[in-house]
Amino acid sequence: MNNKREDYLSWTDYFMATAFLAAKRSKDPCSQVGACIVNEDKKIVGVGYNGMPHGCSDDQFPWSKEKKYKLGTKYLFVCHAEMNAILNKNSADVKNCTMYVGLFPCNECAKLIIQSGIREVIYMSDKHSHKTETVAAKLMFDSAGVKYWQYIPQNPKVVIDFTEINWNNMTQLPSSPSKSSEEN
Ligand SMILES: O=c1ccn([C@H]2C[C@H](O)[C@@H](COP(=O)(O)O)O2)c(=O)[nH]1
Ligand SMILES: [Zn+2]
Repeated sequence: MNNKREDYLSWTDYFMATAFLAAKRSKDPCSQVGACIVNEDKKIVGVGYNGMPHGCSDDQFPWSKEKKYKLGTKYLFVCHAEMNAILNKNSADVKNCTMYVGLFPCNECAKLIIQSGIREVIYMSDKHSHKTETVAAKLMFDSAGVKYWQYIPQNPKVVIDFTEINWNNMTQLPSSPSKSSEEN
């Protein structure tokens, strides 16, 4: 077998899938958001998802969207995926990096993105495009020269199958003689 695989993940799919995998850690029952920061050498330097701050139990702080009192909702407490990805960085800084994120950043995250030196944002969903926060975020990105574009994946799904590593071994067992003799 000399030929390389052709159906490997593209870089963009790989980084966006990393953001989506991180989102699977979120306890938010409505919106799970993940973010992945990549440097100019295509190295991942930070990953994050939306969640309660350290020391604020996600069993005790609220996950509601609407309550009579704002203190009963998640909005005053939850750390956004973009903020966590920046704070989780494993490099000195995130200057000139690209952020892959499931949802277009809000205005507060846009400020953090700009101030941290990230130059490009690749997002999947713009479902809050009508919101003032999103409009403000785009105004700031445009003014600060942060590029942003929506990622439309070629394949809607990236499947992670924990059993496939064993399955690949199985196909090479001597019980399939035709295959093994072909290879010899
Ligand atoms: O830029 C953003 C905007 C929002 N989030 C998180 C914060 C919340 O946990 C949800 C939004 O909740 P909705 O139920 O969709 O109102 O998404 C984020 O991580 N980054
Ligand atoms: Zn935000």
